[in-house]
Amino acid sequence: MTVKLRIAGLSKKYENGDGIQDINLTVNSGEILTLLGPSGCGKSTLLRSIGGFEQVTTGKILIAEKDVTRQPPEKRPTIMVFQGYNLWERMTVFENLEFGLKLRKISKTKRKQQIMEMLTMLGIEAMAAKYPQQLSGGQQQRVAIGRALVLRPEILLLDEPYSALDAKIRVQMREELKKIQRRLQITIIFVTHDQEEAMMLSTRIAVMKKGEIVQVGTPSEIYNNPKDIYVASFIGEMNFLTTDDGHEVQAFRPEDVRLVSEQAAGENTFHATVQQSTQMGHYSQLTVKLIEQTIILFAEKDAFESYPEGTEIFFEVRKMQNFTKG
Ligand SMILES: Nc1ncnc2c1ncn2[C@@H]1O[C@H](COP(=O)(O)OP(=O)(O)OP(=O)(O)O)[C@@H](O)[C@H]1O
Repeated sequence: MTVKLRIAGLSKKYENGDGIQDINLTVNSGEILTLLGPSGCGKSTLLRSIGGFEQVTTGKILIAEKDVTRQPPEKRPTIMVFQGYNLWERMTVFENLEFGLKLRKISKTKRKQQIMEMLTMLGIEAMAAKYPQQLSGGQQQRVAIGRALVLRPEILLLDEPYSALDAKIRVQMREELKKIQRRLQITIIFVTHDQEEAMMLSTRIAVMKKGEIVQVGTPSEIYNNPKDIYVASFIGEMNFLTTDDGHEVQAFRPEDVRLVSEQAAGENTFHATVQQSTQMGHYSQLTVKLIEQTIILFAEKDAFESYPEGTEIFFEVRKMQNFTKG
């Protein structure tokens, strides 16, 4: 595996003291690495620093082992697609893609070939002669990605590219992006605050909090072995039970439980009362009260009928994690 991006001891402080600090991150060639975290945690600042749009305060950025820390964006082998796409309104789709190739002095025949290949891969070849405002949001998004990819960047930087699209198109766009990424074998750094999007797209996820990276791992590592309460609560659903001493928290996912009979109650079995029973589609969700705490459990599709409101239940937790409060 070759390393495409290496970030060491990076910080970027704005005048007001906000920013990112102590960022160390390695991204391998062909990975989709997602920067995930709530608004204001520094995802965009880190992405812009990689693209050269921010002057960093300390640290180094190496792309393909070359130090680019002090290089301007146009000198870096990266291309960033911004949230608003920034397509050129007065240029056709074809011309939008052609502009950068012209600057690179690619011949007319080659330009045409590369552009049409890209538009075909993105499924918008019929739109070549149209103007951006004649396209749907999803099509505009494809043009923005195509305009970046036709220049063959070493790393494609995407800042919440789907935030303006509706839920169904978002899912479709993610799948398309994954396909194209595999086909072209490019490296992508993707910013999102949407954990589901991160889980679906990423080779690895870097979870950020208050300007720092808290944990980096594959989606399943992050989901199954969150490092602390913050990561555990940010990704997926998690129940937390405070223990008697108050310093430790026991955590379990709603799907890591099994409903059992009172006789079968053993270790890690809890007694609770159902407060609400809902069918969620392919599973049921039970909201239950356990002494003073309200938690949720996922159960089989028809469980909502067998365990209506007020039912007393026993459930066994099959996977429990302990975290220290902090
Ligand atoms: N140009 C700037 N000048 C001063 N502070 C800034 C600037 N840009 C960002 N910040 C601050 O730096 C912190 C990180 O911002 P950043 O935009 O990187 O976060 P983010 O995780 O991308 O959030 P969002 O998802 O809302 O874009 C925030 O506290 C933000 O207010």
